Amino acid sequence: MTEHSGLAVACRRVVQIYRGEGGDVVALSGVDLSIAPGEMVALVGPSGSGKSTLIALLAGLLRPSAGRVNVGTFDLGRLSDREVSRMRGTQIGVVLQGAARNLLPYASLWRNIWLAQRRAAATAGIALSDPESVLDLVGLSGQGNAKVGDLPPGARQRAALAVGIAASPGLLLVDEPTSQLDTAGRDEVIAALAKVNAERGTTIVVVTHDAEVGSALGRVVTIRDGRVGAEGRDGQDFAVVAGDGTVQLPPEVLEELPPGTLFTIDQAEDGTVTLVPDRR
Ligand SMILES: Nc1ncnc2c1ncn2[C@@H]1O[C@H](COP(=O)(O)OP(=O)(O)OP(=O)(O)O)[C@@H](O)[C@H]1O
Repeated sequence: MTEHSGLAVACRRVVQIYRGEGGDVVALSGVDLSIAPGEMVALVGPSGSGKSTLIALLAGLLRPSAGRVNVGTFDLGRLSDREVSRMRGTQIGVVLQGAARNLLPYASLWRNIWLAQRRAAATAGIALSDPESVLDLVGLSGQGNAKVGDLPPGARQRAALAVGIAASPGLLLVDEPTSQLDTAGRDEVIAALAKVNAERGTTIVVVTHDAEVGSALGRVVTIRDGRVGAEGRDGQDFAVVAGDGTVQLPPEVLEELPPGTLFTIDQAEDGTVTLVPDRR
């Protein structure tokens, strides 16, 4: 058993509307999603479907326009700005898209980790991880003195991960960690995420366009049009019933059965449910 543990995540009917002068954008229109402590999840989906918005809500960087976002025992929408910011410095680790945005380029890896641990260090009851053990988790052992701006792209991305896990969060959120990397760099990032999860039990949510990252994490949640459209678990694809009882049909099925298609629903005694389209 490790001294660390993962946090559960629960989204209930989450809606996010960006209000702007040019009009409102509904980025999320009712997301229901439960993630167990210690689970690893990839968020995938077309550009503009709402993945980054969902990550920002889980990080407490945005507050939902409606619905609830729970991380551990906390309802993020009900916490003050200060409380949410404290959670981000301790229990929720965030790695933004683009490694450089998470790092001070002229500082050493040690100093970047120390800065990320500062909030946790000032919070009673939190035992800080030894920085060398943080580097070991991301495959950068012995490189603490390196200036992060001098590291090659793959190592820089793992340095950003090191900063994200420095305070030993129970939830790690990572946006597109492999988009700038070659295959070897991508595999090292995947290995680092798997090691953090295996050794610390950290719950990990990764936004990615990379199918390899998705299959390495095991659970793949597809966001489509601001909702959970589908899920893949260990290579098998599933449709998902949302909190309001709706189910999104995959785009290829929707082509055959356009909006307005009528169904009857047959429920057999053994519980099997069959949807029978009306072809008249
Ligand atoms: N700050 C903002 N203000 C207004 N609209 C926004 C803002 N951020 C995102 N959007 C819009 O919200 C929708 C969802 O965007 P989001 O960035 O969450 O999608 P995404 O799935 O992460 O896309 P990508 O894969 O391209 O990063 C899009 O229509 C986007 O244009």
